[in-house]
Amino acid sequence: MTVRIGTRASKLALTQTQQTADRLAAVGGFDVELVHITTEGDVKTGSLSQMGGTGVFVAALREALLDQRCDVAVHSLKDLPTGAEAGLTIAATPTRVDVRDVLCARDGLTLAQLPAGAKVGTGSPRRAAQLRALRQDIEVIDIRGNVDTRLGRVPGLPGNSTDAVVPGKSNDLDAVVLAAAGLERMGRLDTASEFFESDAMLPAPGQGSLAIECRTADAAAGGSQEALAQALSALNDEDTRLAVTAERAVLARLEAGCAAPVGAFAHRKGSMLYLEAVVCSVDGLKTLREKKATDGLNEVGATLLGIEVAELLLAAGAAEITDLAAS
Ligand SMILES: NCc1[nH]cc(CCC(=O)O)c1CC(=O)O
Repeated sequence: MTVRIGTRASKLALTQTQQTADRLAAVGGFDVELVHITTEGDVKTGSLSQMGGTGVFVAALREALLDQRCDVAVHSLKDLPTGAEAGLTIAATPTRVDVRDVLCARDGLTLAQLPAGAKVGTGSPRRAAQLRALRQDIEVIDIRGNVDTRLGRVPGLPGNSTDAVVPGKSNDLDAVVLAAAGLERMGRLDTASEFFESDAMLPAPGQGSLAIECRTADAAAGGSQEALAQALSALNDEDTRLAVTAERAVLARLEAGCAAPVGAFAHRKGSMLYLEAVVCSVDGLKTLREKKATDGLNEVGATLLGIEVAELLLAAGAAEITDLAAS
């Protein structure tokens, strides 16, 4: 049996898909093959928010699954819309890696050490708003592109390419903000000059976690793809699943679009699941934060926890301080 694993062609996608493919093959004892799927998001060059958000990266992979061009797709969970897709199942959320956002600044500077007027790049309204909340006197610059391109905007970061420098698009910022997870997967975590703890910046719901998706029929125990179903379930980490379920329930209850400045982080400790979430105004001047915990360590409990925290945020005025539907 050969299991075909669909992937985007970006370096980050290829890296995390190859790592997942290797683990699936080792656990399941079958062959795996990577199938490159080109998405709208890889081809177009406009602002992500003008393309309908990161959902474009996901749609092509899901189409390929439904069309039987591949059997498994590996997504960054934070890029997955919260709505279910008919016929498909998230069969595994492997153990999450570092959830934090990091600052990659020139000269190893921290956010507090950057001079007034410093230019900090991010394409994420969530990061932009939380950056502004921390430092009103910096300039947040909207950027896009892959991880290497973004890092290339900051002079002197370890590993930056010295050739193929694009005028105006290289070495023009003081810092960028990226997910530790992506940097770690690409071996570029040495560019980080500060890790943001959750009191400073809450990550995107699902950040640091992968979602391994397949056709629902193939995920069923005792089905025709028994070896695949078993391997997928072996890769699943239940604590990760609980945490991301709670985080994504916040987004769903807020009916938040992918450009809404919403952060959330949940983690299990002992017999409790803790969740904290934030909604910001885009200018960073208003920040609402709520947290709660539950001992309901199952999918229903995690979902209810997310809904409760979202409702606390709404009661505090989340819909008034920002356009939650922004996509
Ligand atoms: N939006 C792009 C994206 N999707 C997933 C990651 C890597 C982090 C992760 O897997 O959560 C990144 C890059 C980034 O946000 O820095």
